[in-house]
Amino acid sequence: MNEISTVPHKIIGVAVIWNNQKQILIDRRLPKGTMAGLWEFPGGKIESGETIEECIEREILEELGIKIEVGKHLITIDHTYTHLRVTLTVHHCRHLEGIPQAIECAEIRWVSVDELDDFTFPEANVEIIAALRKNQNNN
Ligand SMILES: Nc1nc2c([nH]c(=O)n2[C@H]2C[C@H](O)[C@@H](COP(=O)(O)OP(=O)(O)OP(=O)(O)O)O2)c(=O)[nH]1
Ligand SMILES: [Mg+2]
Repeated sequence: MNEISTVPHKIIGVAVIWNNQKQILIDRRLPKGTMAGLWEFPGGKIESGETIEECIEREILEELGIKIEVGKHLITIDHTYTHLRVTLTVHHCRHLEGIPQAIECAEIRWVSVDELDDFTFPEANVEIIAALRKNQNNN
């Protein structure tokens, strides 16, 4: 057997959704399944024929029931967990309409960039959060 990785690869659109108070929306994953109970930035798998921006807009409507405007690209992370490889394409987004609801997650919160330290995220998110800190003043 060779060493070429055969773990499943998921292409994910991820949203850093800002409100007018300079807060970001985070959600807590369900208590069962992959990365159970960890906090994340909302998003999900790209569907065929979709751009990453369309994917993000659709996922946010499905998962949280809100309308957003997808803006600037923040960072793309390619990360391999033990049994899964993910490519996370992260965009800054602006909350436009609707009150976020925990439709497909356990809990949601608006937090400041500084408060992100108080929540446990998957390993791949360390770099996203570092990029957010750096970009804090020019988004
Ligand atoms: N949405 C999101 N996913 C993340 C982040 N960090 C991170 O490692 N991931 C991983 C967790 C999941 O394996 C994958 C997101 O895929 P998903 O939301 O479509 O998949 P899932 O595991 O929740 O559910 P499923 O539909 O595959 O059953 O990316 C993040 O900040 N946001
Ligand atoms: Mg998801």
